[in-house]
Amino acid sequence: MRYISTRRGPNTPTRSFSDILLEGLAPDGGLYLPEEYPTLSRSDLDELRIVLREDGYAAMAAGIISLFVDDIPANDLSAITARAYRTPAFSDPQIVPVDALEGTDLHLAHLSNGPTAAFKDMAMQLLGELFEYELTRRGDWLTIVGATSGDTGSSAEYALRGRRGLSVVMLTPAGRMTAFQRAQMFSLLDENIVNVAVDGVFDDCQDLVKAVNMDADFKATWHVGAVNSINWARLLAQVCYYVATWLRVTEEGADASSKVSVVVPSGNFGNVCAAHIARQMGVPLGTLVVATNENDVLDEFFRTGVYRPRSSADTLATSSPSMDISKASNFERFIFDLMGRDGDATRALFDVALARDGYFDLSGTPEFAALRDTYGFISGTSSHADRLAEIARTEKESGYLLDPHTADGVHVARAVRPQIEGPLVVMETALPVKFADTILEATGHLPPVPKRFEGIEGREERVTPLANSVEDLKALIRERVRPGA
Ligand SMILES: Cc1ncc(COP(=O)(O)O)c(C=O)c1O
Ligand SMILES: N[C@@H](CCOP(=O)(O)O)C(=O)O
Repeated sequence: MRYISTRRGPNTPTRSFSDILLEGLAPDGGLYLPEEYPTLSRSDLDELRIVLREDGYAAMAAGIISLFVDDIPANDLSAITARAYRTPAFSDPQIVPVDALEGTDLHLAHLSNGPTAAFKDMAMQLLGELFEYELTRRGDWLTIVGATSGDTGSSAEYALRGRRGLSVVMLTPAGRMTAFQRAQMFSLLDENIVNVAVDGVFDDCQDLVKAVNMDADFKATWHVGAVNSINWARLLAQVCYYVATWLRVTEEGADASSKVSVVVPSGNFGNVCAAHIARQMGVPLGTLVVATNENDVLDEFFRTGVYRPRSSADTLATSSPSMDISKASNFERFIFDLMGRDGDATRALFDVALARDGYFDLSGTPEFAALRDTYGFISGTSSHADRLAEIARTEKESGYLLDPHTADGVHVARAVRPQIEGPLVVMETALPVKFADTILEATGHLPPVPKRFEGIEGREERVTPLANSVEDLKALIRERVRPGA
C-alpha cells in the first residue's frame, strides 16, 4: 500500500507506510491518505467477526491494519497490536465494549477505557508501539511536536514516556484545560517530555506544529514527527474500532443491509474521518453524525456547504473543552475524497481560498449534495445548557454518567434519532473524571475517580510558558530536546 498527500501534484511520488509514520505531515502541507482504500467484503467481515470473538480486539485490529501496511511483516504487526491492546492498560478485556444505553434507543461504544481515559488511547497505544518498532529497525530517533486541547497530549505522553529515541514537546492552550487534564500532563517529569503552555487556543498550537513541520531544514535536523491526527497511523487505528462497533452491534450473518449509524463528538474531525474511511471500505455504516459543541464550524459546513474556520478570538472556551477547535485538520482528508481525490482542487480550497478569503463555499455544487446522499454525513450541535441537561438526564434515566463531550454526542443523537433507521451508536470519547467541574454543575456531585487516577491532582507539576511564536518554539526545541535521547 502506497500513500499520497491530499495536496499531491501529478508527479508527486507515493510513500510507504513506515516513511509516513515517521514523517507525519506531507512536505507540501497536505495530509497523507492511502492511494486507495482496501475493501472489506461480506466474507471478510464474517471472518473478522470470528477473529474478534475468538482471538480478541488486538487480533482483529492486526487483520485490518495489515490491509494498509505492507512494509511490516504480519507477525510483527500482530505482536504490535497485542502489546497495544491489552489489559490492564485497557480496563475492559473487550477493549471497545458496545452496549445499549438503558432507557433509550441508543448504543454507546466505549472508547475511553485506556490509560488516560479518552478515546485518544485507542490510537496512541498503537502509535507508541509502531514508533518504537520502526525507530529501532532504522536506528533512528524522533522529536514529536504535538498540540493538544487536553486529551491528545496526555495520551501521547503516557504512550511514549520512557521509550528509546523519542522526545515529546507538547503544546497546550494556556488556561483552557481542566485541572485533571493539566495534572495528567504536567505531573509527568520524565526527561523526554516537555510540556508547554502556549498563549493561545488549540488552533494556535496546531498552527505552530504545522509551521515547524513546514520548515524542511528544521524538520530534517530535529527529526520532527507527529502524534496528532495529522499522522495517518492515528486514523488507521481508529478505523479498527468502527469495524468492531459494527461487528458488536450486528448479529452473525449480517450483511451490507444491516446498517449501523454513528454519532461522533467532533473537533479536529479525526474520529469521524476514521468512520468515513471505514464506510468507504465497505463497513455497513449508515449515517455519520458529526456532533459539535458551540464551536460549530463543522456543523455549519454540513448544513450550509460553507466552511469558515473561526479566529482564535472567536473560538469559545466551552464546558466540552477538548472540542474547542475551529480549524479541523482532518477535514482536508474528507474534502480530498469529496473532490474526487483531486490534489489540485484540495490545494485550491485549503491553501488558496482559505488563505485569501477565510472560507470556501460548496453550496449548490454536486459535492454538497453528495455529503448526505453519497457519504452519509449529517450534523448537529450542542450548548452548555444542552450538555448539562443531557448529563443529568442520562444519569437519572439510564443510570450512566456521561462526560461532557459524549453528552454532546448523546444530545445530538436524540435530536437526529427520528431521521435514522437501525442502530445508532454514540462514540464515547472520554470519562467524566476528566471534567469534574462540569459534572458537579450538571449533577450536584463529583464524578467517581477510578483507582488508577487517585491523587493525580496533588502531584508536582512542570510546564514551560511560550508566546504564540514559531521562532520561540524552535528555540525551545533547540534548548530542551536532546537528539536521540
Ligand atoms: C474527549 C474528546 N471528544 C471529542 C474530541 C473530538 O475528536 P476529533 O478531534 O477527532 O474530532 C476530542 C478531541 O478532539 C476529545 O478529546
Ligand atoms: N481533542 C484533541 C485535539 C485534537 O487533536 P488530534 O490529535 O486528534 O488531532 C486533544 O484533546 O488534544
